[in-house]
Amino acid sequence: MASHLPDTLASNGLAITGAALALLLLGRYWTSVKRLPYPPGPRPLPLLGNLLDVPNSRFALTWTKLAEKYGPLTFLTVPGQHVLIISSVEAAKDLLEKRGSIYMDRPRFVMVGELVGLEYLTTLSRSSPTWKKHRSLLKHTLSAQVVKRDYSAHMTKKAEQYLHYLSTRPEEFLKDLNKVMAENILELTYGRRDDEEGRDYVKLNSYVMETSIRAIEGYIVDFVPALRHLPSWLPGMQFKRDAAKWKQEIEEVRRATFERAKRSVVSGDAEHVSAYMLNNLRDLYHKHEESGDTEALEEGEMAINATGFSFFIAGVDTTQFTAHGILLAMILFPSVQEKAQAEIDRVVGRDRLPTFNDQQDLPYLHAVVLEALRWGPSVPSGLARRSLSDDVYNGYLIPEGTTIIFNTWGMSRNTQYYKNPSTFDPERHLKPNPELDPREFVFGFGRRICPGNELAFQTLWIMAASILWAFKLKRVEGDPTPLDDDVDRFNFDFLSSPVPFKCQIIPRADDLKDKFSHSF
Ligand code: HEM
Repeated sequence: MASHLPDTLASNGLAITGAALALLLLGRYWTSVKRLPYPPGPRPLPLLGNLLDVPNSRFALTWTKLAEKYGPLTFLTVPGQHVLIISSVEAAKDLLEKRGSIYMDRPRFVMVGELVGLEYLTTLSRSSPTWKKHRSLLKHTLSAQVVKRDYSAHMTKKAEQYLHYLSTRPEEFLKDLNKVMAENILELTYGRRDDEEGRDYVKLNSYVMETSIRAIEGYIVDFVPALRHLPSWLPGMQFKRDAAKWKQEIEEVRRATFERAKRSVVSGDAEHVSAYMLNNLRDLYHKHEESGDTEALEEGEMAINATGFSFFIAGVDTTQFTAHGILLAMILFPSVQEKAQAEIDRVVGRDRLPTFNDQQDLPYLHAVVLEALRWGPSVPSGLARRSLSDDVYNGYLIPEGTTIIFNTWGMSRNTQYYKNPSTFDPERHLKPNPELDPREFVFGFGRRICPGNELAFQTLWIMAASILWAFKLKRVEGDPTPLDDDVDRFNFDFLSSPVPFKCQIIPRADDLKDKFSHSF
């Protein structure tokens, strides 16, 4: 025993010296890291920082101009926060994918998250065990296999419904696109779109979506969070009164929509139940029967509802605006439309509508959908992230807590990836060496990548196939909407849509209406 003592002391001493040395080196490393420059960007002014470099609207256009001047990384300092704009796919992948654990968080959304109370949505959730639970639920519910197996018939029916509207009231083509897309997601998630008392859940959820997007688009309290603690009767506190009202309304919609869907599952109402609710609730109730764990049951229901609720808010406008872009592209680039129709006619013929079984025989149409995702990215400035620790990239310091923006518009117009990027050209995806697949960036990156990408792609595909099979789309002569320039064609809101335009919708056959069903 005695003979071991000096050895132990010596080894303890060594360990302590080793640890001290490691700490010293680490300390020096961090001190040197802290001295590294931030990525390039416009010079910040005293007190205001780069506030004057941040526009009030059409953000993605400004981010793209900054990228032309400063390169793929642009760093801004606005009072209270650092902002990094990433405009190259390589840098976005290096940071958001390869260093995913540093960049998987979202920033604090004071207005829409904390005051309106939507912080439980998957899209806005901070990196947390609850968010991880959502992601694992989503992996099972929105995988390519499940989308094909459970949702194909439904998506095909909604495309047919749109054809019916186009043939009966073509002047409403944009309003009806919105209606059909909203119903598509709501029915896939919750089953029925109304209830016994005649409440219209599509309308109610659309209201929630509009309100939440309004709340995410920027309130003073997001820059000065302390304002949330002032009493709501003070002048200038209208946002607090709005938030309280919206919170109550949204909670009621969320509760009622979910209760309606639960009643369908529990009562075995097969006609009105969605595969999403049925599969997930059935699993949860089985587990509860075995364990009797009520807390787990409540948590499970909350996760299923919060995730489903996120589908509507994240999935309706994004997909709808891309479909809207397909219609616009068809009138602006008529030769693309003709080529797609020639392919559809050759493969499908004129006696029946296209189905998902035709997909592999329609490569040009596949390229049209890819091109639509690139040409009019519906989330042009991405969805912000927040860095969880200091990071060093290409010799620059990205400090902990930086808000990260990925500029998908800039990526889509980058001439390093795309030749003549403002032209809608599906051929770019069909060349022996195809140009960059836009799915590499329009759906985001890494651990937060859009879980609805497959559902979105398939919905767009069946809509495009059906519309082009049935109708010729033509620009209305004399429509004054300026559509010649890339930057006039889209509105560049947080979720960006093409500007409204007029369109002539001409049936490609006399007996068109007999070809699709009328029971919607
Ligand atoms: C063309 C259509 C769509 C586009 C362009 C799109 C794009 C995006 C983008 C850019 C993000 C942020 C990803 C990131 O931070 O890296 C996102 C997140 C998300 N999307 Fe989509 N999306 C589309 C359709 C859908 C659909 C149909 C659904 C569901 C039904 C959906 C559900 C979600 C959810 C739940 C998130 C949050 C993921 C998370 O924070 O973990 N999206 N989407």
